[in-house]
Amino acid sequence: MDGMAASDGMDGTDGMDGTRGTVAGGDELIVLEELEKVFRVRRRAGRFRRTRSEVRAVNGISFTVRRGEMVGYIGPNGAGKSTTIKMLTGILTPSGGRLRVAGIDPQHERTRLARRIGVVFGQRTTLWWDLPLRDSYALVRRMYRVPQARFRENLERCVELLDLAELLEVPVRQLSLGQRMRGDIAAALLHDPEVLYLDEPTIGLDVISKAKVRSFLRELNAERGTTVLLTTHDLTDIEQLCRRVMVIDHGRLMYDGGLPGLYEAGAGERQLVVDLEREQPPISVEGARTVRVEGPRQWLAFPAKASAAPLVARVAADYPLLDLSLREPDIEDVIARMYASGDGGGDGPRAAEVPVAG
Ligand SMILES: Nc1ncnc2c1ncn2[C@@H]1O[C@H](COP(=O)(O)OP(=O)(O)OP(=O)(O)O)[C@@H](O)[C@H]1O
Repeated sequence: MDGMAASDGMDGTDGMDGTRGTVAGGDELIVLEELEKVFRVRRRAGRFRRTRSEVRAVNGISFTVRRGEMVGYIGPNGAGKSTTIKMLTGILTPSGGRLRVAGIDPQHERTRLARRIGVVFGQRTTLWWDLPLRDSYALVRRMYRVPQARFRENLERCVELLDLAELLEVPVRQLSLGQRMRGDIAAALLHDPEVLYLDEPTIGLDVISKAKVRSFLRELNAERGTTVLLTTHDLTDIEQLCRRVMVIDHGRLMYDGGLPGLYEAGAGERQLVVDLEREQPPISVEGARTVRVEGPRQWLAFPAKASAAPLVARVAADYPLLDLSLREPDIEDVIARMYASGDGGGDGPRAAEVPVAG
């Protein structure tokens, strides 16, 4: 699947405005070239011995994100997503490769970069636990030296769009997860960042809060042209927000392109769902294989590119049919197939851990 990676210029790499940048163009906001991160870990091996090994969390990733793009960055647990984002913010130092965000090297100019980016980690808050939201925001304003008028304008906008008016005087510890997440997103935007990194922004939220967060992000991107890099396990986030998606596994880029291309790349099969008049042994028919049987209902997988008509005719000729339906693969199936077909798929660790001598 590496052949599909990064720089093959697939349709989804278009900016939101539909323009296509040149390599030297000034609209390239995030540039990674063969980025690597290796963690050295020590483990106990028996009472007195310790072994040393290396975890290659990010293993030569290259991509470019242009100004105004909203990109999904997805992959299974341990694939290397958070490690990439931490390098993009300057929290972690790369072990190799090259990295630029808004022309800045995050490793060497972390403070300067902080004024240009916003970060939201869904599982942790950046707000002050004991302070009301309003006071947290005042501190953020001072930290980033946001001019008063600009601050007021940004805050008003966030309060309105994220529905925060009733919450401003409430200490952060008393907020629900969804309220806190909206509070965190506002805090990350008060200094007008050009890039927003969101790590699992809808994790644990109820349906209404998820919808609020998604519609806010859509507006932010459309109105302000804020570039968004979004890590999520909720594929509805991707479907509703991102025209471009990057799939990472074992520290490598497996796919970079539009959602339709992702479906095509991973959607090897469709399914014909057959309701028989009575329970039967698994259907045996040319061009398909029975993948599931539940009472009189059976599921037949067949190649996605093949027409369903001849298969339906064959089944109808040999079996007592009550009903039929077609099941298209959804994005979860597609991605599960993609992970399974990557190197050493399955449930094992997603980053290669290699023993080192000494
Ligand atoms: N500080 C660290 N020391 C050693 N190994 C680490 C460290 N941080 C991450 N790793 C390892 O690097 C690999 C990638 O981890 P990372 O957190 O980037 O994955 P992820 O894709 O964000 O996963 P998740 O979806 O679970 O957050 C994993 O094998 C992880 O155990």
